[in-house]
Amino acid sequence: MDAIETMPLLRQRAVIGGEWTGADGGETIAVTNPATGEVLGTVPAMGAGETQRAIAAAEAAFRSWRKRTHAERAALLMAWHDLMLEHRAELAMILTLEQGKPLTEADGEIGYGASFVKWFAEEARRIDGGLIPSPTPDRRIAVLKEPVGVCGIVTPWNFPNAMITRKVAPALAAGCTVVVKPSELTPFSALAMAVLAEQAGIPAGVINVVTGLPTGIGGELTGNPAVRKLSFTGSTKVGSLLMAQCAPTVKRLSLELGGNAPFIVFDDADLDAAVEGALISKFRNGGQTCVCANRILVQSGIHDAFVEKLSARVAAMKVGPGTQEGVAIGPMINAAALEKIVRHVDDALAKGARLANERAALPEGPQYVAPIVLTGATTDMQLAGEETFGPVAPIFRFETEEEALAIANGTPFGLAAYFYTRDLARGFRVGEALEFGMVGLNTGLISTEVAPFGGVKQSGLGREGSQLGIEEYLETKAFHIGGLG
Ligand SMILES: NC(=O)C1=CN([C@@H]2O[C@H](COP(=O)(O)OP(=O)(O)OC[C@H]3O[C@@H](n4cnc5c(N)ncnc54)[C@H](O)[C@@H]3O)[C@@H](O)[C@H]2O)C=CC1
Ligand SMILES: O=C(O)[C@H](O)CS(=O)(=O)O
Repeated sequence: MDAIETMPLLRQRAVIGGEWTGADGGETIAVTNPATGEVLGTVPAMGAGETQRAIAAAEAAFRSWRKRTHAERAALLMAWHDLMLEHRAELAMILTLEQGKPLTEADGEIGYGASFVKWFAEEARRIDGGLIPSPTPDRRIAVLKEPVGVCGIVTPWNFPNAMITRKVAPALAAGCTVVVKPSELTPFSALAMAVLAEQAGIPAGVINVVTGLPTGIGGELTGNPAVRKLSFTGSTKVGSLLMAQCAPTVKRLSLELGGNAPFIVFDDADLDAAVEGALISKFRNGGQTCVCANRILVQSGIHDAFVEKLSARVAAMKVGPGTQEGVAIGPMINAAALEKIVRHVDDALAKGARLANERAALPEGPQYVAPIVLTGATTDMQLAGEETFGPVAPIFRFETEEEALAIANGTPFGLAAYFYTRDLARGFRVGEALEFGMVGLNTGLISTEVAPFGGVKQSGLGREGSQLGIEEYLETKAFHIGGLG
């Protein structure tokens, strides 16, 4: 049964200082099911005033939360992790209903999201500084690692669970408190996580979630001096806007922004492995991930065999609601996303690209699109310069390694890149030459909590996950103790 209102973790109110509350004026915004267009429920349409109160609540909670021992914070994070897994099925259903991805992928995202909570519960106990040998006998110099303070967290709709935990878990582990603004398209996942945090015993005010249209909330999160850090995941356009809004109060920044991933297949690649890698990298979440292969570059010797195999697999993909068994491609998140995908495909076809597979039959519903492979893609097409964020696999044919690298690096983005070759020397040469924050050699999947996630150039600042992720929420203090002569 899809009825979200029957789910115990569903909340149609935001949470500030432990109080579940509506907007001051009572206004709400509707949250729709992308598979049907029906309204699932509503959340408060909050703005600057409510956000100000949430920041104040986070500030008040910070004073005691930072004094908890690392072990206490680790234990509370593990309790949160355990509750996530206990409620995995419900969290996954809420996610699929509001975001659209197939339930199997939503279940995978809950496990992925929980892995960040466990990882940073463990990292919490390894936050330490050091003692530097003093240049003079009368002093000692200690290096202290301290929490940044109140953090503003702004997250996108495409991974409404994991993008919350990838930020909130390291923040809490470091001793920070947070004000979270989830995407207005997918707020229920964040609110459900706040319910579980409360049940885990995480004190009121440590995690605050405000919902509503972005500019009012964002203006307060970026302008209020009590917020010492902003962590954002979303488009480069919005990320650079928020960066500018944070400048007057010199906030710490973590930005996970847009991508334009190349996926390069050399003649000597393992053909079946390359096809599998392209399928997972391109079509995960219907192509709506920032690390999706956006341009597939195939060397001429393997081109036709690769296109034939990939097209056959794509033509067999089932399109439908994420709650339906066997669905590979769910609905796109909204009409704007669909419009961009159609615009990219129409532009490519007008410029000489050709459809390489039969389009799948589409079910009833407002935002479905058939997954397709396009051959004859060229760099003058819109889909070469912008991430399509949809199930469209454009194939660019190339002759030489130099040509492939020039195309791959020919973008202002630098998030993820992938390539397939069995030549070890080429593996190192190309891996080191690609200008991206994350590179996959003979794999299309690079998302794990143990590895640093992030981009270079206009794909962002900082790293999430791994041992680096917690540093984003820590300050380093040099503590000089004199008079010891
Ligand atoms: N690098 C990464 O890890 C990721 C990057 N992205 C990128 O984000 C885009 C798709 O995600 P979207 O949610 O559509 O991105 P978006 O940038 O439109 O929205 C992301 C978040 O920012 C908020 N927002 C929008 N305007 C704002 C403003 N003026 N002030 C404060 N908050 C504001 C939205 O409400 C949402 O919560 C794609 O470009 C994708 O590549 C998305 C997910 C992950
Ligand atoms: O929001 C995204 O696109 C995620 O960062 C993708 S991933 O972490 O699942 O790779």
